[in-house]
Amino acid sequence: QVEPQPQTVEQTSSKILVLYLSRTNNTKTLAEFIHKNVGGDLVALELQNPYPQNYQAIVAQVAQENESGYLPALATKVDVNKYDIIYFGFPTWGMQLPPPMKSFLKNNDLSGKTLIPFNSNAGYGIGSTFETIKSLAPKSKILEGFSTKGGIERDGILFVMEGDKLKQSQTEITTWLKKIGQLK
Ligand SMILES: Cc1cc2nc3c(=O)[nH]c(=O)nc-3n(C[C@H](O)[C@H](O)[C@H](O)COP(=O)(O)O)c2cc1C
Repeated sequence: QVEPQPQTVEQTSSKILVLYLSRTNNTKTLAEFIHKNVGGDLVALELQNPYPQNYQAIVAQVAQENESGYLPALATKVDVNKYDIIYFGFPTWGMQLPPPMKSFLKNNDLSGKTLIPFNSNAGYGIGSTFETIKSLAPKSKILEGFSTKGGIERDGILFVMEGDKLKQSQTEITTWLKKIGQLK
């Protein structure tokens, strides 16, 4: 009888993409640290029509897009066929997956690929984001995601991923990457 083989990740042969959306650079900083650890390509997801700089305006626009299911057009084109593992980073917006990330999942066939979500939020958590990834990428293998508290733009707190907060996040990310078998 053949023993089942443990699921090991071939670090060197897996082609890795670290894709992220970030407005105030908290998620971007997490993405850069993940990329430093796992390698591959680091790509920021950009829109054809960028969101407004003004916080109230973007909150209103995202609320409307979430309500109507509008999927914004993306400026960033990714050839997903080049990748086996996609790290997928985003802030929580209106307790949902940001519309551009929904666009990406709707526009690309990620069947058979490994998706690894990561997130920052103002302290209210991931909301429905991880669940939405599951439903929009039903044929992907989705690993346990990472989430941490980032900025609270509503209260004027934008970028927090520095100093002790950065160190703490980096420690948590390293532990998480080992736990999900992506780092030795
Ligand atoms: C339009 C908008 C909606 C947001 N909605 C939420 C929310 O529902 N829950 C939450 O915890 N944080 C929310 N936030 C805060 C961000 O998730 C948080 O500041 C995050 O760290 C930002 O990441 P970034 O710096 O990568 O853009 C929202 C921010 C914006 C701009």
